[in-house]
Amino acid sequence: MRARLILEDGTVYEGTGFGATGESFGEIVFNTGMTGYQEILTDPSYYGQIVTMTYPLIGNYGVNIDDVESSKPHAFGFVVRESADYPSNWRNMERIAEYLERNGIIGISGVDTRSLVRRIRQRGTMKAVLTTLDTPMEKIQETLQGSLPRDQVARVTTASVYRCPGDGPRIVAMDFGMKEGVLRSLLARGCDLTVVPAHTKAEEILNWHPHGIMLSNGPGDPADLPDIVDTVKQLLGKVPIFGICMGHQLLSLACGAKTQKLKFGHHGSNHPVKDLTNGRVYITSQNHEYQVTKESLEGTDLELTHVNQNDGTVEGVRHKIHPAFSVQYHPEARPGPDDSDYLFDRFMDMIEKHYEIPFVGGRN
Ligand SMILES: NC(=O)CC[C@H](N)C(=O)O
Repeated sequence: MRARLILEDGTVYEGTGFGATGESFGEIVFNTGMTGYQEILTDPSYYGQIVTMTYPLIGNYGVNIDDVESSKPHAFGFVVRESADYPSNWRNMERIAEYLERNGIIGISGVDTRSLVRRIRQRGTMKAVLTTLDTPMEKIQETLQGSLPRDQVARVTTASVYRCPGDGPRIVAMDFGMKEGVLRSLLARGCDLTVVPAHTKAEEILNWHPHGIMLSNGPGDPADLPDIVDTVKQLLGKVPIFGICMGHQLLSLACGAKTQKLKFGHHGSNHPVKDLTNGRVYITSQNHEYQVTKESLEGTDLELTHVNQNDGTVEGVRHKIHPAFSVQYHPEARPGPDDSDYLFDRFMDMIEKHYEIPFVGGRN
């Protein structure tokens, strides 16, 4: 089956469709991870984005029930050089093509992904249409003139509150499109978790009497969420806060810093980041389109704690007065190295110190 990927700059890539049929409109991005396609597809932060994998063979270990970060794939399309028809792994349950088809995600294979990635790096992230239909070019150009949705967080957040009990500190996690890995990392430390929808008000959050607040990852532009920035402002100083990715951007905005779109984002499993508090460099898992700008930290109460060693961008901050810190990357990993797992321990230590209570719980 023929499939086409048409970029905003007019470039057309022809390939073979696999997975679902139809047409999809999104933002084209690329991920440099050699593995982890299942985690990538199911990471809600990719909602609205068509993901290109730079690794040339995708699907070779198949699809299993364990390696998911949410209940379904959220990417708006999947672009690969080659999709494996004969996966081999003891955990394999189905082929990637079947998985995408079952979940309504259009895939395209046979694409010169090296040329595509060069183009994205040169031109920056662009809008794109992925189609298996015979839609005429004029119609596709019209779609490409349109704008992409800006309410991604509302579309992927939990519809209602849910709880994961534990005998450790009470954590309220604000779900902006949270990866399950974040939950797993907190549960591994015995936390008593209450997950609330993204737009929950500060008062309601404080009614759960949390010892800590987790601000999760999530899709889209943080500047589109001024009400959540207000909520974070109200929580700051009342309860220790840890922010991840979107959570980091929202905490930074709440403290007066600014965010800006990167040219083509950071999406991969091997981004080196220096932790300025201990001088060590960690290999991190990343997936973001926006950044907190370094200059904007000046004059705020935020202190730079983590720096990207590839391009010098801000990767983490902490509040100078209140117990709050955040990172732009993914300490929960999945996919990627778990070098940064220690940040969850830092959060637990921050909570213990703040309340002067040793939490016995299930901490490892
Ligand atoms: N993974 C995330 O939380 C991404 C945050 C935000 N949507 C960005 O692209 O920068």
